[in-house]
Order: sequence, then C-alpha cells, then structure tokens
Amino acid sequence: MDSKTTIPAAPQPPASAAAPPVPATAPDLGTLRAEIDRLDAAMHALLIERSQIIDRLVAVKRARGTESGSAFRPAREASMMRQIVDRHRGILPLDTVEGIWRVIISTFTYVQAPYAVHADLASGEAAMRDASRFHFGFTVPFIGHMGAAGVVAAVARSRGDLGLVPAFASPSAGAWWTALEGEHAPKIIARLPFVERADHPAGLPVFCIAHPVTDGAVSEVETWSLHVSGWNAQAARALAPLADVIAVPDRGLDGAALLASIPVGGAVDRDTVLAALRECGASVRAAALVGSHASRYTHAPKA
Ligand SMILES: C=C(O[C@@H]1C=C(C(=O)O)C=C[C@H]1O)C(=O)O
Repeated sequence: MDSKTTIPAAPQPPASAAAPPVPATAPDLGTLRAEIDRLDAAMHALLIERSQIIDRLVAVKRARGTESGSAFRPAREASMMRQIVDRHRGILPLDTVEGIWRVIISTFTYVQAPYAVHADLASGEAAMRDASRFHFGFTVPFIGHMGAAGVVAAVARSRGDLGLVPAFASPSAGAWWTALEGEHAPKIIARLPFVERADHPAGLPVFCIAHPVTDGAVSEVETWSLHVSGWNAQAARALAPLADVIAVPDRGLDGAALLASIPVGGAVDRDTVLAALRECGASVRAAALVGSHASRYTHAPKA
C-alpha cells in the first residue's frame, strides 16, 4: 500500500489523565452508577423512539414513490455527520462518537431496505474491512471482492447494494470507473470518510458506488471519466492543482483513462480541465459524468 493510504492507528487519549480530587460531599459510586443506568435506559429508549420515526419515514417515502432499492441518502448523511462532529465536546473521543453514529445511521438505512456492502480488497484487506465496518457497522453484510470490477458488477446486479472502491490510484485496479459510464450503470454517490482528519481510525479514502440516486443525491463534487490521447507528464502536472485525478494507461501507448473529481461552482470546472489538457498537447476523446459526492470536509481538532 502506498504512503498516502497508510492509516496511523493512533488512539486518542482521554482529555484529562489526572483524576480530579474527590470532594468530601461526593456522591457514592452506587449513586453515580444509578445515574449511568438512568442515562443508558434513556439512550436506549431514544433509539427505540428513533426506530418508530424511521417506520413513519419509510411509509412517507413509499407513498412518495421515491424508493429505488437503496434507502441511503448521501446528502443527508454527509450533512448529519458534519453536524455530529461539529457539536461534539467532552472526553469521549470523536472517533467513538462518529463510529457510533455511523452504525446507527447505516443500520437504520439497512432496516428500511436491506443491502450489502461489496468492497474491493485488492489494495489491502485490513484497511478496507475497517473502513466498511466503521462506516456501515456489523449488521450490514460485508462481501469482499478481489478487484474493483467485481464490486461494480455486484452492485449493478443488486437491487440496492453499495460498493466501496479505493479513491486513489491502485496499479491493480485499472480504469474501473469506465464501467460506470452507461446511463443505468452504477455511479459514485459518496466519498468516505464523510469527515476527514489526519488520525482517522478508518481513514482509507473510498468512493461509495450504487445505482444512480433518484432522491437525495449530492453534487458538490462531480466525478468525470475522461479518455485522453497524448497523455504526458506535463499534462499530469498541469492537472494536479486543478482537480483530484486518478490516471491509468488506456488503449495505446499515449492514452490514459482519468477519473477527475471536480468541485461544482468553483473556479475550475470541467472545461477548465479540458482546456488545460489541450494546452499540454493532450486531447479528450470522450468525457462521461460517472457520479458526484459531497465536498470533502476536514475536521481540525479544537486547540
Ligand atoms: C432516515 C433516512 O434514511 C437513511 C437513514 C438515515 C438515518 O438513520 O438518519 C439518514 C439518511 C438515510 O441514508 C432519511 O432518508 O432521512
């Protein structure tokens, strides 16, 4: 695995290591444990209440006829994860809070409409398995594949399954995204983690693919499949500051297949990228939109 994808598994230490002095009037342990029992019961009751709301939400979604197989709503999930991370405080590590809510949300998505997660293990099974379990929990079935092509094919065959593919150049993967080009082919619908940070415990960058989203898609970043002739080192350097690009050789010695992630509404759009390629003597033979996802969101720890 290359250095970009190495996940530092640094556990977050509790904020205060030294125990505070015990005041003379401190309640006894039994009283504090009774408080914890009260809170656990309240949290459990809230989860049960949440499941009742989900029942009602399913009925509304069905009545609106917007169900397409998967209950996963990328825009909603990205915005919920940002809010959770932004409002967090206290000694419970952020990793734990994020992980708890990933399990809650992905499992409630599963109980609305069962799905499996297909993951490409070719660039390293451990990191991909960690990513899948962190973002989707253990109730959602996990199915490994040796290669991105198998993941795309499994998602295409399914009713509402999700696929996880590395969001970085992987020599063995080839131009897997070209299989997303057809109108009805699966598309990139999210990039995980929703909230990025240097020491994320499951920080492998992955694209999440699914059947085209008919409700709740998010188009802050578009992902384009570009077939380029005359690909060269100068073109690669020119694109680096403009867009996140994965490039692999394609058809002939000077051809390349690119997956370019281009933020929408920013200074750079798809035409800027195509013009930069032309200036370097490369030409784009074909361009297809193969998905979109929420803007990358980075969390900086509070000072
Ligand atoms: C509840 C919904 O369905 C899914 C489950 C969610 C949840 O449990 O909060 C959030 C987004 C969806 O992926 C929804 O569409 O709002």
